[in-house]
Amino acid sequence: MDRQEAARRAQSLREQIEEHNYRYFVLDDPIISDTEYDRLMQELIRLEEQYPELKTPDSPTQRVGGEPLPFFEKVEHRVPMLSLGNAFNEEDLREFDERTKRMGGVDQVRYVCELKIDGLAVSLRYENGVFVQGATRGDGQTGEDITQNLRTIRSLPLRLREPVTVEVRGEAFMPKREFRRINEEKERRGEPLFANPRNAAAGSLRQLDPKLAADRALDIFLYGVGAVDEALLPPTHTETLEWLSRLGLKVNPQRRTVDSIEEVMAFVEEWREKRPELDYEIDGIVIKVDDLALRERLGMTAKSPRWAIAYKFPAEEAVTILRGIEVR
Ligand SMILES: NC(=O)c1cnc(OC2CCCC2)nc1N
Repeated sequence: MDRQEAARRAQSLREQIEEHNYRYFVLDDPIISDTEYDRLMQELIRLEEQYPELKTPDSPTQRVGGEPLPFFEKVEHRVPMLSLGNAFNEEDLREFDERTKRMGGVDQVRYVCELKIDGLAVSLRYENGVFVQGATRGDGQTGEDITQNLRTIRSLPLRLREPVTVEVRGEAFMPKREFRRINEEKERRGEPLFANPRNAAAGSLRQLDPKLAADRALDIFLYGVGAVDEALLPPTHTETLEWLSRLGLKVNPQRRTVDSIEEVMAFVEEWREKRPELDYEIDGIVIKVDDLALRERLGMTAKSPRWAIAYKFPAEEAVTILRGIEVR
C-alpha cells in the first residue's frame, strides 16, 4: 500500500477505534469483541510505525504519553474553578431555596440534582475538538498541568464528536472495584494502602510518569463548562449536560431536573439509600439552579456560587458491615 492509501486507512482505523472507545468506555455498550478491537489497534500501530507522520497526538495509539515529567507546569484557569457551599440538613436546603428565590426575584426555581462524585476536580480544554490540556483545580485560580495523565483515562475522548473549542469541568475518580484491586496489590507488596478511592485517584493523577496512571483504571464524569464562546451555550444546565454528552463526553446519567426543593429532598433521600449500589464513591448531592440567566443574576460570594450547593452525606467508608461484623 502506498503512502496515500496508508493515510486513508489510518484515518478510517482512527475513526473506528474512537467510536469503539466511546461505546465501550462512555456508553458501556461495546458492539465488537476485545479481540476484534485489539486487531484494529494493532493494524493502526503497525501503520504508524511504517509511516511515522501518521502518529498524530490525537491518535488513539497515543494515550499513554512519553517520558516521565520532571515536574508539573502551572495552569491559570481562564474561568476560576469555584468551590461549593455545604448543606447538612433539610433546613439548610430550605434556606438555600428561600435565598435563591429572594435574590433571584422569582417564586419558583428549577434545580438540577447531581451525584457529588468523590474524586479530583479537573478542567479539560479542547481546541477545535482536540483535547489539548487538562489541569487540576488547585486553588481555583491556578492548577497543575496533568494532561499526560488525564489522556490515559479511556472514557476521556482525545477528540470530540464536533470540532468545538470549549473548556469542560468534571471529576476524575477511581471506581470502588479498581480501588480494592490496587489496595490488594499494595497489600501483597507490603506497601502502604490508599485510605479511600479519592486519595487513590489524586495519587494516581499526580504521578510524573504517565505509565503509572495508565496502569490504573481511572474514570471521569463531566458536569460543567469553563471558558467557552457563550453563543455555544444553551439557556439551561440541563441542556448543557445533554450537549456535553452529544460531544462524546461522559456525563453521569443519575441526575434529575426538578421544580421544587421538596423534589430535591426526595432525590437526596433516594441516593442516601442507593449509594452503596454505586461502583464509585459519592460524598453528597450537588444542587444547581438550572436557568443560566438566573445564575448570572445570583452571582457568587468570594469563593462559591450562590446558584449551587452541596448536600453532604456522612463519610461512606466510616463503617463497613462485613458479614455482620462492624469494621472501622
Ligand atoms: N463532585 C461533583 O460531582 C461535582 C462538583 N461540583 C459540581 O459543580 C460545581 C462546580 C463549580 C460550581 C458548581 N458538580 C458536581 N457534580
